Amino acid sequence: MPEPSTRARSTRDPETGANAPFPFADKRPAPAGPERCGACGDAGLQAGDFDAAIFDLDGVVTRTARVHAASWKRLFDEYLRERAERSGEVFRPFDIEGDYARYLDGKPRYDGVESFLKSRGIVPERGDPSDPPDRETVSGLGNRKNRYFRETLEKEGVESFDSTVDLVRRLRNRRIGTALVSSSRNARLILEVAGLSDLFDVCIDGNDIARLGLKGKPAPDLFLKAAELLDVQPDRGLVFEDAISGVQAGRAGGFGLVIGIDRHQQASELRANGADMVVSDVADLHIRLRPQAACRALHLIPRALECYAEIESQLDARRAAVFLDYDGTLTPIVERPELAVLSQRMKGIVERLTRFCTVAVVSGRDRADVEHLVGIDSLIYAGSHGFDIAGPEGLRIQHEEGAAFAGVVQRAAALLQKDLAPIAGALVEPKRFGVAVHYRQVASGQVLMVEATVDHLLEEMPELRKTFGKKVFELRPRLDWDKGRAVLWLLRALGLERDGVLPFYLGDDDTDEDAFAVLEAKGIGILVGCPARESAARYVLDRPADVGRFLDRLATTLESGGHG
Ligand SMILES: O=P(O)(O)OC[C@H]1O[C@H](O[C@H]2O[C@H](CO)[C@@H](O)[C@H](O)[C@H]2O)[C@H](O)[C@@H](O)[C@@H]1O
Repeated sequence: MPEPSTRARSTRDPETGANAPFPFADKRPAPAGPERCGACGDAGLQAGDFDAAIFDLDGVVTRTARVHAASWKRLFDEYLRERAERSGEVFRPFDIEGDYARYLDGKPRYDGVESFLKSRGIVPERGDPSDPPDRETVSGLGNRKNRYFRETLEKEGVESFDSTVDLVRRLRNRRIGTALVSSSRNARLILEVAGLSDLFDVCIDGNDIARLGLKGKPAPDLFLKAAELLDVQPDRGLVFEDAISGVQAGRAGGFGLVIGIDRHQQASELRANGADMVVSDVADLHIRLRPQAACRALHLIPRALECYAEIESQLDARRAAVFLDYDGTLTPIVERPELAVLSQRMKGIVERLTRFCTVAVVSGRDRADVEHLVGIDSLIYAGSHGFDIAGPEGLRIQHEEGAAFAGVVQRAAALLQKDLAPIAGALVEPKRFGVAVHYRQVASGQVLMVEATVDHLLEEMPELRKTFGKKVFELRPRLDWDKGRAVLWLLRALGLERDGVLPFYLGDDDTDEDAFAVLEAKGIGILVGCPARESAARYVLDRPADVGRFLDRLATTLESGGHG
């Protein structure tokens, strides 16, 4: 199991340098946190808003920053101690937290040596890159650090950030150019040790800096060179950086969006030095990479009832598997969650359908809640956006890692209940794998207050992430899991992931888009309702009543053997 999500962007006005909204974020008032996408209502970036993504290596792709930091400490402590013994001055050790981030992180090796030693009032000769590691020149000291770095690398290997690697792969699948940019002369070695040699389209490293006479970060040269090699304009490029000098370089290069990855509790410094937005991990970004062709403007998507014959012909005697969202799909959206009761008519239709195919309800609600509301024993129920699945014949999974979040989810619900109590209409819905904070009944002037309360709590509980639904903020485990993944899991678990099966997914909300996307090539997504946005669904139905009509016709088709 696992995938993450969420967050957005702004870009700088080239004239003023001030933050201005990104093309798709301009329809909404800017909230306190990251902006939301004007097109889909979710927080995030979309493919189409940019043409390339450029990544720093250490601290963004691989966890080598700590290997670097430890090697610098070994070098400087050794060197400063020797000097102290020689001259009688007081030995002040290298401070990984402060010195590394301030003087070394992201900079070319020799520049880093110079920059840190200068902070201690030491100005050695620059020397020559061929200087041996015991020579007291900038180059000699830099070479000694490199020896320590390589020793550790060989001994301990390299860990990578799965969230970043996953994003790069997804970007490349969508033919978005990717580049790695690093001041390190060891970048290619690090990629090799990490098994990521082929991950990027373009790689610029410390050797290229020397070979091409580029300036290192904070100058923008490396990023600009990468954009040139990828053949994109900088303002169509994203930059991912964890170092102050790196975000400075991204900003100086005029890149469309500089994303600061905060690995050292320095979010405000990253922002102050050029990051348009700061996240603690790439997993916090929601970058929608659905195929452009599949993500169509709603008015272009045909109505499922009008095109029923076409859908029936796709079924072509195959088995169907039907996945149904609950709120807004099987029942209309109403003022309060407990009022969303399934009509007897809809219940009868769904019950009839279960006689001819597998039917699952995939809901954001707690599984027990949605099971109770639907009340059909022969169904499969996936609750909490797919974290909790159960069905007939002992089918049962609880997302293993998700289950570990039960405590934090409970604490979040309790705190939110307390903190939101003074806001009239705010409603907290605790679930086993998440918390929904409803603001449907909150006065419009107070909605921001509700969101600020949620955001404040999230700062203390980074294990949770915020997603958006219909007048609801949801806190969910920060894990790589959603309705799309749950549907794929179910198809596999039920032996339905094969040519002879046509899966249908009907849903009304943004969380259902994940399921439409995974079924893009192998099934039929049907969006219910017409919010003003794009969708990866293949058909639309206007309202839950049409869902009933559609499912009824489908049951009739299946009853007659698949051809109607
Ligand atoms: O995935 P779903 O089955 O569609 O569940 C999504 C959320 O639905 C519920 O909230 C929504 O419906 C309520 C009743 O119509 C409405 O009052 C609320 O404004 C909507 O956001 C449910 O309460 C949530 O837990 C689900 O995550």
